[in-house]
Amino acid sequence: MPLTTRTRLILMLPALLLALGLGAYRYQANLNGLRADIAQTFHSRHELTQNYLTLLSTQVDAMQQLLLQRYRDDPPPLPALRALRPLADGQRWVLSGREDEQGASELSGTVTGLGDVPLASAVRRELNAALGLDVLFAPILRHNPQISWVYYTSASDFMYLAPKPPLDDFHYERAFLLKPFWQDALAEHNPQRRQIISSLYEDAGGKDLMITLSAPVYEQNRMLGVVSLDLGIELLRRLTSSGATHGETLLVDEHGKIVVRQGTFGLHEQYTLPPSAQPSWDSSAGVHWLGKPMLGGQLWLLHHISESQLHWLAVQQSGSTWLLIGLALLLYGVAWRLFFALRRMTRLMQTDPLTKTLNRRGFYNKAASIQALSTRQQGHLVLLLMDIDHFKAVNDTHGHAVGDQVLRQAAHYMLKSARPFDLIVRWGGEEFLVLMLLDDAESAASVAERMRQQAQRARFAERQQVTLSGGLVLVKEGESLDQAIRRADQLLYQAKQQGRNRIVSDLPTRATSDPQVQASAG
Ligand SMILES: Nc1nc2c(ncn2[C@@H]2O[C@H](COP(=O)(O)OP(=O)(O)OP(=O)(O)O)[C@@H](O)[C@H]2O)c(=O)[nH]1
Repeated sequence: MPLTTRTRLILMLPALLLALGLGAYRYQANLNGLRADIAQTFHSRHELTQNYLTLLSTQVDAMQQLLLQRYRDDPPPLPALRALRPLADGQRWVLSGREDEQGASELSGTVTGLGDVPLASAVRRELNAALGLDVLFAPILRHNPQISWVYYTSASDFMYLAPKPPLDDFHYERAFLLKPFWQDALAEHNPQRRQIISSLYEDAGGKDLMITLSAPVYEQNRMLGVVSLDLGIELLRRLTSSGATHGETLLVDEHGKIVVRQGTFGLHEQYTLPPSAQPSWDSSAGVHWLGKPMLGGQLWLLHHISESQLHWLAVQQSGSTWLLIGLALLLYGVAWRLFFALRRMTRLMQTDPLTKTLNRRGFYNKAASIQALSTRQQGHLVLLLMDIDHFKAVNDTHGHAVGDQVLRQAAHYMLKSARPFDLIVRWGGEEFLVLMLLDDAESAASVAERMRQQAQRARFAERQQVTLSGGLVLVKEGESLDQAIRRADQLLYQAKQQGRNRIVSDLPTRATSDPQVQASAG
């Protein structure tokens, strides 16, 4: 049996669903791939940044250890100490190191302090220890262009700062001790005596944005001072953006304040740190986050990408698949629309607009399948041709509109009482054809009469009912429908002749027991 358009369209559905499933699978695979790529780049950024910061942290450690060792060992005074000179105000002193014939200085930095000269022996001992840091200061500055300053700040009111400050009037003052590098190092803020990393700040000397790594130096329970290095963030910026990936990586401190970000940002912008130190995708407010701590949680590397960007990227990567699926869906939708439009048009073409019954085209179109069904089921095809009696008079007396109304009503009642395989056709002006498939021919007369009675429920004025006359035939084997209709038409003519309001039939006598259905005389 050939497939109908509708069946074909329905059969196409699983294929479309499969294509959709494949598209969704590819999309999910792309999404996972993107996440994995981003995570991989993020991890390598984390490793690079952490290694760099660990290196710096080791240098701060070394400064701290060297100073403490020298303080404890109290070695002989360094020759540089001889260059210490008081300033004119008698309140301050400075030690800048002598220069040799080539102009090279004994020290890489300058010590400035407050108080009387000569220094008290304890201060002199600490200063001698601090000057020993020069063996570290010089190489640290030489090998790390990102480090702007290295220095030791003493609780005994002096500071050894390298390289030498460019301003002649730079001098240690107590106000320095109010800055975070000192305050955060104090026991009340840092009981574990750990290294600390400051928030981001703008360098007073105009050297970009900076952070400071510091470590307090304790002798027993007394804080001697703090060793520090100031770090420009340019290299951190490059490390945290190494490798290409989607989204943005940023470095924040333990309070979530930004330390490094690619674009411009406010110094006080703050982020919420992830709940867990395990890097995992954490999605909140439409943004995917990755977070991983470093330096014992003092810094965090974060990565964020908006969910919509991630999904869009995944869609783009499977763009061709989605384009094809989209196209297929579009075509499928268009095919269904066309199918319904065609079905509607076919129905309109085969329907009588006034009565909504079939017209002749509709009848011939459908009759073939009923004939086939009749042959298959060995049923009986019965044809009833009916005509409204004196319809002209209805029109003439009550007007054409009432005549139309009568036709509509008669059709409506017939359609209502028809069974699924019955065909009700408007054959001519006020003429209706009914084709019925019956299991037994003997019931034909009563079924036909019932149909006639239904049609007669049509009213044309208050309580005024129409009557119909009909010709009823059994379609003979090998007879065409047109031949049968011609026979029915002749019987209808007889019914009119015999006084109307009846059916004349050529069925066997037993079937015409209904008083309104009479067997044909001829
Ligand atoms: N209102 C209306 N009248 C129609 C329509 N089609 C045909 N007619 C009218 O139906 C009438 C049929 O008249 P006749 O063929 O003389 O038949 P009759 O008056 O019913 O008389 P008998 O058939 O002999 O009982 C004509 O007046 C047609 O104009 C229609 O669509 N609407």
